[in-house]
Amino acid sequence: MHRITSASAADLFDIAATRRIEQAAASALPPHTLMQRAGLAAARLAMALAPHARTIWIACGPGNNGGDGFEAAAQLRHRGFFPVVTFVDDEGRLPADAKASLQRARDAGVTFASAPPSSFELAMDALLGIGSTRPPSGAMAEWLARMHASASPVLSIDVPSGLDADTGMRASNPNQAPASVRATLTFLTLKPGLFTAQGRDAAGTVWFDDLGCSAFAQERPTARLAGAPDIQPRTHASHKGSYGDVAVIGGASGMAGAALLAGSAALHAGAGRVFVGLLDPRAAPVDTSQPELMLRDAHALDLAGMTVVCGCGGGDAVRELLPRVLSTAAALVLDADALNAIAVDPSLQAQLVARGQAGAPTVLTPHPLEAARLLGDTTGGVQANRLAAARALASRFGVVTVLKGSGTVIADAGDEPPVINSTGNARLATAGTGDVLAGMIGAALAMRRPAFEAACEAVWQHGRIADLWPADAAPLTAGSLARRAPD
Ligand SMILES: NC(=O)C1=CN([C@@H]2O[C@H](COP(=O)(O)OP(=O)(O)OC[C@H]3O[C@@H](n4cnc5c(N)ncnc54)[C@H](OP(=O)(O)O)[C@@H]3O)[C@@H](O)[C@H]2O)[C@@H](O)CC1
Ligand SMILES: Nc1ncnc2c1ncn2[C@@H]1O[C@H](COP(=O)(O)OP(=O)(O)O)[C@@H](O)[C@H]1O
Ligand SMILES: [K+]
Repeated sequence: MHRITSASAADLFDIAATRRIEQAAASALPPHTLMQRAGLAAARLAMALAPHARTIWIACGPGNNGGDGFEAAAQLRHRGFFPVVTFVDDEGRLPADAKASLQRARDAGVTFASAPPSSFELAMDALLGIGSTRPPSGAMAEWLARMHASASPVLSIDVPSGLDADTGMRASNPNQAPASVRATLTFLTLKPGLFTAQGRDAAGTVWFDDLGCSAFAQERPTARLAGAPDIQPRTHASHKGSYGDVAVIGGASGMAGAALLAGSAALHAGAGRVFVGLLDPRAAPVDTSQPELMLRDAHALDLAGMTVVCGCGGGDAVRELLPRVLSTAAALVLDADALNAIAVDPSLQAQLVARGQAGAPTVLTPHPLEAARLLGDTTGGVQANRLAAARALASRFGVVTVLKGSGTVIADAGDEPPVINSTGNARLATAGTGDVLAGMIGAALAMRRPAFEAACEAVWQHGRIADLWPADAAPLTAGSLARRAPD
């Protein structure tokens, strides 16, 4: 068993693949082995999370997830703890494995109750796992509300009940703020839904136990956690030309800040030279707080050989430059208003596809609404399956797509499984942080990193800065994020 951190690189498997792995493992092992291993692991983690617990409430559901809970209860009782089990259903419907574990819990002297204990030091959610088919209701919903409203830690078994393990969509209480420490111990495989959409809030800290079955995980991963990128050392005999030129195009009237933020981010991410081509004709000729940035009129910038970051604060004005940007930029990041312009213009879409076909490195960085416009979908439709939406955009245009939000998804047009980013937090929910990300990806492209790696590395670093933000520092702003340090 080990804890998954933002540094962890790991394969993720959807429910269908997990079921196949479970079947292969179960058929090679003596009956009941997997559930006994799962229950023992759950009991061990429960003891580590609440070593002095007097009462551990274990809520068990009607399937094998409930079976894991019964097994954990038996193991805890054998170790001198006092688990109280509530069970939602009639015993007759339990699958055979779960029934055997229920008997083991009874034989161990576990207390069964019809209602949750009035106080508990740890709650274990063993109601629903990967077999969840509909929103929890009745006693199940009441018990989930009860455990999540309590100040005691909640340990979810395999998957937080009601969370779709494939998509990270939660059936109910999607915006419920956690009242307590949350952890999830997941078995056999890591599931993508634990790491994106509502999954990160629902799961809390993720722990993984392969139940000794990693040899059976012979499946193509659905997605991956990329882990910490390697630091690329700089050779002594290098110069600014070695690290490439970035040209940011954006900053229409009243929105110069967005382009300046992207430029600042590219600079602080290590680009050799950064030009900012502003679309506002009345823009100042220099930003005295960032004199390293070379400000130009966007229309006058020579883009040949440049890595272009286009769209930050671009307004409608960016549209007329897009044909030239799409045909000339050596490498390209398309953000914000550039994406909005492309979404409504089939000729720009054709140019984008042509770039992809020509193998010109191109990265789209939509937030869910921008992705929805490009896909002709709704934001809800995009969020309902973020992996699928990112893959669809990548393959439609033949580009790398970065679908932003909690658990940013990075997808390539090829066969590579998408990456779910594991850094970042809601400190980033402030205006301009997306412009900063676009600039950071631009810098990585300018340094000749392949587009998919450039996007994964920059997204990871962007979130990492937010994760390391000192709790006692001023709130993160996009400007300080770009500079990588609090003011
Ligand atoms: N087999 C093993 O040895 C191992 C198994 N493992 C464990 O098994 C878990 C998967 O078990 P599972 O397939 O039985 O699914 P599970 O999530 O328990 O639920 C299915 C039941 O819930 C019901 N149900 C669904 N939604 C509902 C709702 N809203 N409200 C009420 N009921 C609802 C559904 O009923 P139905 O939809 O058919 O009416 C069905 O009865 C997995 O996540 C892991 O924890 C691992 O430890 C490895 C070893
Ligand atoms: N709650 C959150 N958790 C993790 N990352 C977040 C969260 N909210 C925002 N972000 C990140 O912050 C950035 C916001 O980008 P975007 O929505 O384009 O903002 P803006 O247009 O203001 O720059 C994205 O990288 C996104 O992934
Ligand atoms: K569960």
